[in-house]
Amino acid sequence: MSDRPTILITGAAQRIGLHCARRFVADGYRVLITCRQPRPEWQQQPLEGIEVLVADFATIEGIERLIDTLVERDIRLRALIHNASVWLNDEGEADALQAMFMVHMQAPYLMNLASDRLFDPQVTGDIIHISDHVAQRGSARHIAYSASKAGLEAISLGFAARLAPRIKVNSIAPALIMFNDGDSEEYRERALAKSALGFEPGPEVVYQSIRYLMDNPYVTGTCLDLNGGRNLK
Ligand SMILES: NC(=O)C1=CN([C@@H]2O[C@H](COP(=O)(O)OP(=O)(O)OC[C@H]3O[C@@H](n4cnc5c(N)ncnc54)[C@H](OP(=O)(O)O)[C@@H]3O)[C@@H](O)[C@H]2O)C=CC1
Ligand SMILES: Nc1nc2c(c(=O)[nH]1)N=C([C@H](O)[C@@H](O)CO)CN2
Repeated sequence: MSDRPTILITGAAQRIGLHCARRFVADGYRVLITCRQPRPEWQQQPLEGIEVLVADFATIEGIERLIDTLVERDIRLRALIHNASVWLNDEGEADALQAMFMVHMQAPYLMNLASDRLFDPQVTGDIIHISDHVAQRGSARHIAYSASKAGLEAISLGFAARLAPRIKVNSIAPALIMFNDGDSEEYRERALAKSALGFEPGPEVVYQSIRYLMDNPYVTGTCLDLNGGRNLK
């Protein structure tokens, strides 16, 4: 049984989640991540200090299977980071809203409802939801995505009221953090021009925000803007 505080980050096999997982390991935490498919490269280059749990939030059964695994193994969390996400625009499949509802709302909702079985009752815990700047403003190109993230923020507020003072519950609302490999130069320039600071910060700013929320004992029920001054333009 590890005596290091345990962090669970959902959907952390890549990008922001994996960066934060590695930073938590470096800072001395026991780290669990979820993914739908372990990466082949992990055969040759295992994720040092990170335990991988396979979980797909597309179905309630998949979410409940993860919860059951955590409970059966008596894993007691210091923090739960709801990072998993699928970023779909409105031009695709008819079930896009349903798919994002499952990942952005159903999974955090059911996992948070199980928090009495997932968190160490002796330690003040944290639940942090990774939302998006567009949740409170809408997005003409990602209507369903932004709506599902707005629902996530409402879930965060409800659990903040319900779980205090044992567990602090907050959201982080990033704007551009890191581009995807296929993003064109034109797209990148357009995205960078949307914020006052105008640069791609990279995932460390999300880790800094998570640690601020975890390390500050007097913050719950908030949503931390992380948008480079996008609201100023
Ligand atoms: N990147 C950015 O600039 C911004 C990101 N955000 C938010 O920050 C968070 C991290 O972003 P980023 O790293 O780009 O995220 P990704 O787009 O890389 O997705 C994160 C992970 O979500 C997991 N996921 C997707 N669908 C499911 C599912 N059905 N069940 C379980 N897991 C699933 C995937 O895991 P796997 O593939 O292993 O199954 C994926 O690796 C997200 O919540 C995102 O919305 C907000 C604003 C800007
Ligand atoms: N799950 C994801 N959500 C978001 C992503 C992403 O790559 N995966 N990317 C963005 C964009 O960076 C946007 O903020 C600016 O182009 C938003 N959400």
